[in-house]
Amino acid sequence: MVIQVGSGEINDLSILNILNENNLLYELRIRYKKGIIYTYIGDVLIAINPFKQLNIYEKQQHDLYKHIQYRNHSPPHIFWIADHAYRKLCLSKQSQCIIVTGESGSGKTESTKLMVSHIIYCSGNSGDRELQNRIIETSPLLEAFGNAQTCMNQNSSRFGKYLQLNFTDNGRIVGAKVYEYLLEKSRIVQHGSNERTFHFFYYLFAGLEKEDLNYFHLNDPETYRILKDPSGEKVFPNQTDFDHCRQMFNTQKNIMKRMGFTDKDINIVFTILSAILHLTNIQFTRDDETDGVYIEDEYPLEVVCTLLALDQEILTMALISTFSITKGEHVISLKNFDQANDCRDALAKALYERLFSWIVKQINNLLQPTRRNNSIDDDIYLTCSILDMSGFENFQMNSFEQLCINITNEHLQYYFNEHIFVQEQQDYQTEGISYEKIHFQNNEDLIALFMDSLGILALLDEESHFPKANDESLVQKFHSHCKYHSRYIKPKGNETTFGIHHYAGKVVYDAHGFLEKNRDNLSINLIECMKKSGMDLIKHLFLLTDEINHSSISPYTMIGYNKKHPNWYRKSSANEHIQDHMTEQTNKSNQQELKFFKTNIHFKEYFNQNTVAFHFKISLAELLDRMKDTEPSFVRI
Ligand SMILES: Nc1ncnc2c1ncn2[C@@H]1O[C@H](COP(=O)(O)OP(=O)(O)OP(=O)(O)O)[C@@H](O)[C@H]1O
Repeated sequence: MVIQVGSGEINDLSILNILNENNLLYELRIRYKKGIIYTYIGDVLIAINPFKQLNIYEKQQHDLYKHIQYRNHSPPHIFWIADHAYRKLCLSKQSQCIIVTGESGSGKTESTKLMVSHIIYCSGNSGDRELQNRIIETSPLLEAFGNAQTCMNQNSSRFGKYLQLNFTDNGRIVGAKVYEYLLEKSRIVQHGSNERTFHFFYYLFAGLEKEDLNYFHLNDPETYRILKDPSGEKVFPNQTDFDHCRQMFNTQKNIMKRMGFTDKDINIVFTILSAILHLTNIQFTRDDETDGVYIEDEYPLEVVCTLLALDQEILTMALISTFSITKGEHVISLKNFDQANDCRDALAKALYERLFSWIVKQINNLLQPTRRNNSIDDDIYLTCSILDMSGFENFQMNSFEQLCINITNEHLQYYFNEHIFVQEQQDYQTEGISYEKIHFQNNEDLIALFMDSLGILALLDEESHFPKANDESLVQKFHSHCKYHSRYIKPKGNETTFGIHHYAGKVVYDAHGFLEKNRDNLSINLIECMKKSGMDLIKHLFLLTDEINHSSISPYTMIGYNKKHPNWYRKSSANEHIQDHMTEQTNKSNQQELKFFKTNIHFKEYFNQNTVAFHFKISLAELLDRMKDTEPSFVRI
């Protein structure tokens, strides 16, 4: 049979004799015009965002794809991927992972939600209804705190999510767990024109009644720095937007209640959000006599202290000065204008990040698998996970956040190549099947460019430890070490930019602010101040010295996720020490000592690697480690 490319009838593009980019795009375009958004290429599903509601996700479709015997009996659908993964889990008793990739705004989060709903539908009858509803409501709740309007997407996820569903051997869902990655916390203090900070801040103003607004000392939304649009657009551009935010406020509050958040929990969340709004409104005035700063209008400061039960004098001192003990002497040095502003913003970012992690932790407590045979080890369950990571980003201005997101996407692309091309060809070889070698764009060299001991992240960390380094010196360092790499672009002229030829295209990064973002200095004085709060949660959030408490690394993460390839993580010099210690400790087989390496905080204290890039490498390694023992499926959007 002759297969006509461009007919829009080809459900699986892998049957084409010649599958090149032109054929693929041509067929997809025709299908899209016909209203068909899903197409297979082998076991990979390609989805194109319809940007309108389609009635293809109804009960009828759930039934159609539930335990479907032959894939080609029904049109390609996102439910098939979910169903296939669930069925494989039940039949082969192997954990599954669905990896959803695509650019920002392409539809990853919507697809994730659709797949979760189908998996729950399939596993549903015998399951715990309340738990199932909680799992379904987890995504919208996280979106309220982790999503924001960007120029690409009105509801863009500003964090990555690995949602792990836990099943018994016979496919009954018993719990779930969310792992969050890379929350874009800089959005708390800065966002571009026509963009916004995280949704819930707007929901608060639209949803709280007047007396509640008063209770949190909130006034006109236009008065808050972090809500203002740089282009001068109003916080709520129109009544429709306000009404939408009001409705979302009520929806989210109800979800929180249904999820098991107490009224006290909800009040704490609103209190911290309000405190962040007031904190970021604190303004410093230069003091010419001392070269330091002072706070002229103390109102926002007073409100922060009231809301978070802090001592006003201690907070003021922590914001405008640095207190240290040198050779037994107490030394107080004054912060200059920029340092004081950075210090205030660092606290706002830390508060939000820790609040977000706490919300995720609360959700995880509520979704915990029920115990089996009195065991508390949730690893004994089979899992089906869905990875919804921020997609590849290429904005007009690309900063450190885009770099981290794009590096993550390079790893996911590498993972995809490994599974789709490399392993497939190896299987053919093992089985003695003759095949034509598949040529694909390998991005191993790019991963090395970022992760090697003299790669971009290591250079960034190294420069971050020099007090006199600046963004220009950082870029010079990149240029001198990477300029001969075929994927690295050294632009002419501009002193703080560099470019990378990513697998998904060329991106120019502006390194302005890279060092500050990577150091992410939250002063010890501020941490101490927070630890003295009269509010238990604030104390708790800042108890672990200065650290994000969500990461606990398994020693095996360090050994790498792919035995065939030299491990990037082991290569970096700081990690060589870790590796040595790991081996030593592992050889000792001393559980106590192994435990020592299991917490992030120990790594940092021990090796003094307290940078965002370092954390990023660890959480990326954790993510890949988590996916290692699962059988993957892919959705590309
Ligand atoms: N299957 C779908 N049906 C209808 N609309 C959709 C579908 N998928 C996506 N959309 C629309 O596209 C918008 C963006 O989708 P989504 O937020 O899932 O993108 P994303 O890839 O997760 O983006 P980001 O990486 O920025 O988080 C949605 O708000 C929705 O309006």
